[in-house]
Amino acid sequence: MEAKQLQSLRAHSEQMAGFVVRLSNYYEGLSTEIDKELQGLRNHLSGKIDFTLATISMNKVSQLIMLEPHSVKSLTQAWLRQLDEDIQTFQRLVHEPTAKTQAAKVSAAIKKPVSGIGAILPLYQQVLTCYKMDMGTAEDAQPESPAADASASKRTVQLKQNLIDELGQLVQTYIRVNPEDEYIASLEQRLGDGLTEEELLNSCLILIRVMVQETLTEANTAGKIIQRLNNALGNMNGDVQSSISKSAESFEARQSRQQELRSVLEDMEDALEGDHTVDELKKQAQHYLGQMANSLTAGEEAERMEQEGLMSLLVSMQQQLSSLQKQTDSYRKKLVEQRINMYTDPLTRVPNRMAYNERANKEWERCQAQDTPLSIAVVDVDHFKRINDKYGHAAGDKTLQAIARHLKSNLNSSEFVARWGGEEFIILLPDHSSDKLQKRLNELREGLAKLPFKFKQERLTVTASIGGTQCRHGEKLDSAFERADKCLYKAKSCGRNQVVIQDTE
Ligand SMILES: Nc1nc2c(ncn2[C@@H]2O[C@H](COP(=O)(O)OP(=O)(O)OP(=O)(O)O)[C@@H](O)[C@H]2O)c(=O)[nH]1
Repeated sequence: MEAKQLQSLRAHSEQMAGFVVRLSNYYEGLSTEIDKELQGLRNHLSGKIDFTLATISMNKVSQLIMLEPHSVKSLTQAWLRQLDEDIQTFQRLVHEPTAKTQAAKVSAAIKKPVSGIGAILPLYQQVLTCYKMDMGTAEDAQPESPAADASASKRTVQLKQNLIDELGQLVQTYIRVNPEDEYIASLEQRLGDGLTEEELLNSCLILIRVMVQETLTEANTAGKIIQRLNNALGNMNGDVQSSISKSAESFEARQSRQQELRSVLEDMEDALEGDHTVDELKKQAQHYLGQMANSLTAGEEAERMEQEGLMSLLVSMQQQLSSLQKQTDSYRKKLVEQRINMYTDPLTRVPNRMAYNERANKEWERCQAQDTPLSIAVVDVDHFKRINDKYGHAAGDKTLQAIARHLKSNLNSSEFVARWGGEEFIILLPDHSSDKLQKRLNELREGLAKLPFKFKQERLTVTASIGGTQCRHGEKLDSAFERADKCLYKAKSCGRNQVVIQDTE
């Protein structure tokens, strides 16, 4: 072969080898068999070229490519179809306006013709961004309006936190009622560790099932008590009815005995009027007196039996009444206990959020009617997580209990404290001017900072930050709460262990 031909052949085989390298890079990952064969082909075409083996490899690659069910085109179309389905499902499920607009845009983009497989990836990213926006985790989402997205995301995170807090309170309540229930105990543990949306949803569902079960059991118990009450009343009614008819019978028997006595006396009178000897009179008198004595004895016996019947009726009624009283007493106690538990935070034994909601609504209505202001304060323990992390969850629990005790015992009768959730407490205070409110909340804060804590032989000062405000006339309580919460945030960011209040004006 001439040198020129040889050079041209080498140039062609190098070009082909380069082409095979690019082709295998492009196809890499589609099928392991094709990858392997392309690797072999590359080897045969590099270094000392072996055309015989290269030809065999090329035939194999070509066969494998023919057998491969996925062409790049069919894969692209399948992915596009899947993406389209995903975004449509998302559009059906989501209600948040920003996420909806974004989803509509992505849906339109998917429907446009796609130039190649590389164009799919950005579409995937856009769909993912939509999902993230809705889940409130759009750290790298780039929606049209970042401000709207940030607020939607904040709302979702807040909603999730509220759900976790509420769930935590319910779990605590059910742990008290069902200390044996392992699932509820494990749920408490997992709540502390943090839950994903799916776990949160599942936990809510399971707890709802537990609650429905409890309610049914309760309804069943109440039904049984009412049934027993009804039966006992039915029995008593029967007893009273039979006693009334027995009384009527005895009345008739008494009447007939009196009639009998009267007729004996009349017979006696008749007998005395006749012409009789003393012996005859004596005999007749004995006869009539005997009749009277019999009648009186029968009367006494009937009255005794009547008395006994009445007594045993009264005793049985008394027994039924006292057994009923016992049953209803224990049920009433149980109901009272349940009601207390329902409104009490199980860990700190101060009122819970449900109790707060009821009390706050009542106070708010009263203040609106009397046109007197109402103040609201949110107390949040500072760096509470550090206590948990350093001394353990049990130490954290004890801290919360001591703080709750302190707040409860230092409030006066017109003030009200409840555990809002986590390490947060909420206080309702009656009419206070701004200065007075600040002074009062500072007293509570200073008192808290003086509480002597000792964990693992270490003395510890625990402080709290407080945000407070007055509820404006006509304003909804929630708005006042949000303002107090903002003040709390300010107190935290200004260094903690302080009170920040916001005037009504
Ligand atoms: N031991 C215990 N910890 C709880 C309870 N409820 C919530 N926590 C914990 O309270 C901690 C609150 O932490 P953060 O919200 O970061 O607040 P923080 O550490 O107090 O920090 P600042 O509020 O910023 O001062 C979390 O670690 C929760 O797990 C509870 O009932 N018991």
